[in-house]
Amino acid sequence: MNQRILLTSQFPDISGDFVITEHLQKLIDRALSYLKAGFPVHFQGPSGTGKTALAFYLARRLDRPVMPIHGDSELDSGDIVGGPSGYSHTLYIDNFVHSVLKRKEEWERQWIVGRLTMACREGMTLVYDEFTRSHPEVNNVLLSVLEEGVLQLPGVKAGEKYVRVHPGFRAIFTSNPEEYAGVYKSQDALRDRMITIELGQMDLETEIRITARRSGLAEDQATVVVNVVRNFAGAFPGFTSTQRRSIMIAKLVREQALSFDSPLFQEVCLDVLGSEVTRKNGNPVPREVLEKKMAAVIAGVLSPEGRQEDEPSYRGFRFGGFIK
Ligand SMILES: Nc1ncnc2c1ncn2[C@@H]1O[C@H](COP(=O)(O)OP(=O)(O)OP(=O)(O)O)[C@@H](O)[C@H]1O
Repeated sequence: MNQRILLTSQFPDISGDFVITEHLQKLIDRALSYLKAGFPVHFQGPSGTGKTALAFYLARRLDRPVMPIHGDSELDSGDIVGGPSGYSHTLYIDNFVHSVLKRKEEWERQWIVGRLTMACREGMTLVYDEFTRSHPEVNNVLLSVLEEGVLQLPGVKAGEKYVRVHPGFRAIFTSNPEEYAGVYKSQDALRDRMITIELGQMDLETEIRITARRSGLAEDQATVVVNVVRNFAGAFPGFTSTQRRSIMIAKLVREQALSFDSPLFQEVCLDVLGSEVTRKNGNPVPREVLEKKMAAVIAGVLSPEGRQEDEPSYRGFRFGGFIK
């Protein structure tokens, strides 16, 4: 069992960097109203759709200490609830009268308080990121927490069999779709106790603004990057771009002062996106095919008029503004 507790004040504060667009504001308002009414909220969606960032942003908005747990197949119930961790031993020897030796031994059971127990007891906001990466049986303990407001403790700690959940306790969950590798199917009973909000790919404006904020690129340059990523992804069935890859490319553009029409920009884009195309596609795609496609996509984004016939749909790029 390893303990890692971050209170709000210790958690990296990304609220200043957190981008809020009209689309996100509506989502935030809804989610906050559910949480304030006492319902757990669950964000489900593909990788890079901003679930974790949103969960922590909301947790901060609730203005209570935050308790993060990261789902993992190695996690056991001891990690989240706590449990016995051996004994402490005290030996008293009294030899005050030299001909009399008194000896007294005490054994006391040691107990580690798990993160969920601490959150329930102190009324913290639990952020359980990627909870379906933990074995479903580990998460069973949440059923009575979310329904009856009671956390059952394993074994008996100084006569304590359960913890009554503090009224300030709130829970936010995130998960990837169930078809993702390394993800377990969550039990219906648990899902039934939370409000699940599906997060799909972000809208163009949100993605551009996040890319700009996270990379430090100007928004018109971030627009080029996001459109290159989206249009390239659109050319290969089953491959969707992620926010994270746009940020990666944008950071490289900024740090290396890359020019969009340079061969290096094309190489960087291919390195960041190429292997994912092959992985998602199932079949290896030859590098020459990827290079040709990338060159055409970049040319199309930089100069929409020069776009070739077979180019994927031109999605909303315009210097100096957004097309939503
Ligand atoms: N609203 C936002 N403002 C600023 N940055 C954001 C915002 N949403 C997402 N990001 C950034 O986008 C990237 C991907 O977001 P995040 O890690 O939250 O996605 P995720 O859906 O949790 O992905 P995964 O399922 O892979 O964990 C991160 O760098 C994150 O900081």
